[in-house]
Amino acid sequence: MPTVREIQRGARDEPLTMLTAYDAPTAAIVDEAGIDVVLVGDSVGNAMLGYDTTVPVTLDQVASHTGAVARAVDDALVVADMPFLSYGASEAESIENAGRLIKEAGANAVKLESGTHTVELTERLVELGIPVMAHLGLTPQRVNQVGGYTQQGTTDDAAAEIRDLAAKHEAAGAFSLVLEHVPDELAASITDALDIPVIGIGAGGETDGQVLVVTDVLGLSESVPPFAESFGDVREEMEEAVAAYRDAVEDGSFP
Ligand SMILES: Nc1nc(=O)c2c([nH]1)NC[C@@H]1CN(c3ccc(C(=O)N[C@@H](CCC(=O)O)C(=O)O)cc3)CN21
Ligand SMILES: CC(C)C(=O)C(=O)O
Ligand SMILES: [Mg+2]
Repeated sequence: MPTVREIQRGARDEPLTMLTAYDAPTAAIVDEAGIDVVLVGDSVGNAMLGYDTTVPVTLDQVASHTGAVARAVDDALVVADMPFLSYGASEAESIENAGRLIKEAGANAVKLESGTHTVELTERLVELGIPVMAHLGLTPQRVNQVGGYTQQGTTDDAAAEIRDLAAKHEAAGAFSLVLEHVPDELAASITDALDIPVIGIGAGGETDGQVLVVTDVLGLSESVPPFAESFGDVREEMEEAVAAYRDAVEDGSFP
């Protein structure tokens, strides 16, 4: 399995592949396909639990989905998203919550939506033995503050702030960085500047790897960001199977 160290060193020729998963069967498919990193994203909130945003997602929910994913994955690195306000308010509580995702749920690492408030926390978690993936650019847990899911880092000041925080999180010991919905050139220059791998989503083709939400890739999501891409039409497959079952029962051909 790719270890945090292997990913951190980035000693590979091909881009890193990362995909979310929230349940055991999907995680097994993702793992068997050889995806490097499986993320139990807080996107479980909108992808699976019927919420509009990731804001209401709880630690118990992420822990439950992480358990399902970790039990199904043999090879990939399992990273669990820390949900909104499960980190940051107090150091002790942040550590306890990250610890639950590792010790109880079986994640190999945690991801936090990063900011000025997560530099020290990242350092502390890493010091304690919890690998941390940082996340900058669009940080959807801040949707109520930002007011939407628009591209970030579009002004010189905003780009400089993201650059600075990226360097600070690398120095704090993060083993990789997710960069979401920022201009391609900014993502390319941060990828150049950092030693740790940068995994992009809506950040162009010059990062060290890519991540997407699995339901977007499968063609199952109700709504998708402009930068997502579907590589299948699972929704249609499911609609057809359910309709075929209904018809078979109604016309007596099943059982
Ligand atoms: N299924 C799914 N896929 C994702 O990639 C994803 C989630 N869910 N949930 C968490 C966040 C939210 N994401 C999003 C959601 C919407 C836009 C989007 O529509 N952006 C528009 C502007 C919308 C606005 O102004 O508010 C754009 O043009 O950038 C972008 C990222 C990415 N993440
Ligand atoms: C889109 C990825 C990076 C994420 O944070 C999530 O799925 O929750
Ligand atoms: Mg997330």
